Amino acid sequence: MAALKLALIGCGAIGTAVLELLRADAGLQVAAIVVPGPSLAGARAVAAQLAPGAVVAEAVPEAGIDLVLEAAGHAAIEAHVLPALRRGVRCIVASVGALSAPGLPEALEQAAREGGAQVQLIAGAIGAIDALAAARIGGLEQVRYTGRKPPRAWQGTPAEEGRELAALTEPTVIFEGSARQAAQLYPKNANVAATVSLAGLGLDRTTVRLIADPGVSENVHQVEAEGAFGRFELTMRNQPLAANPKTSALTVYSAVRAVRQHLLPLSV
Ligand SMILES: NC(=O)C1=CN([C@@H]2O[C@H](COP(=O)(O)OP(=O)(O)OC[C@H]3O[C@@H](n4cnc5c(N)ncnc54)[C@H](O)[C@@H]3O)[C@@H](O)[C@H]2O)C=CC1
Ligand SMILES: O=C([O-])CC(=O)C(=O)O
Repeated sequence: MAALKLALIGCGAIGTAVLELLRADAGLQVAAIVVPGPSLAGARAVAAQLAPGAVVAEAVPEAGIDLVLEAAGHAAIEAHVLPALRRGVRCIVASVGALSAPGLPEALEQAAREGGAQVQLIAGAIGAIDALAAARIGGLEQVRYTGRKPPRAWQGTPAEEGRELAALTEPTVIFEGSARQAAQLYPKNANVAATVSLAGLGLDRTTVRLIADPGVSENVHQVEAEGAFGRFELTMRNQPLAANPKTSALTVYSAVRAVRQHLLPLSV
């Protein structure tokens, strides 16, 4: 059988780690790596080591791609995922927070319908998305998400306004509001808030708290959900990636799992 041809969008912390893990997968060929112009040289160096056959370009090739994996950032959904779906290419999305932009979920559905393709949002750094999505069918009353990361993970975000992150000595709530607001204000840190909300009560009814905590070294994600099914509390203590402290290693494994689900005859 012909190998499944993958286009990887983004070649940063997640993309590079994904390439390492998928390197030896039978039946898979990394055919393209897509990054913006200024990142081309860096991506070519990574490709030379981990995906020597891949074309490195600024757009997904118009032909010869069976599956797209996005691990780039919110802007990549509009720029690359929508056109790929319209061409009929299945897409896996890590930047789930992009769906907080009004109209984007509908645009993704429309593009997928047009192309006869499907878009898959990965669970990424969070768990229990299956339980939450199932619980929604019976009716959910409340879903709360708390994201707690070391101060350095919040660098370059609105959390820096009015405070010096490096000087924090106590856990500090940097945001309280809806999942939609969280995903928009913290596009590199609150994708899981969007994922939890899309599986559960929606972007506007899911309450979110984000905390900069000098007492933790992990990225800690908590979900509390209540509804007709009963209730659950989930705590994940994720190891961050060395290449990007904002991002948990589990996100990489979740992306690799999603790709492998397209390769394996049986998957869990
Ligand atoms: N669902 C989840 O649990 C999580 C999702 N994410 C998402 O994954 C994204 C990538 O994370 P990392 O690899 O840690 O970030 P990173 O900053 O290390 O790498 C980003 C890569 O994407 C490329 N890029 C940026 N904008 C692009 C665009 N418009 N088109 C194509 N390529 C583009 C960059 O050149 C770089 O190669 C995050 O921005 C976030 O949206 C991150 C962590 C968890
Ligand atoms: O990787 C994580 O721990 C979560 C994250 O950055 C996000 O949800 O955007």
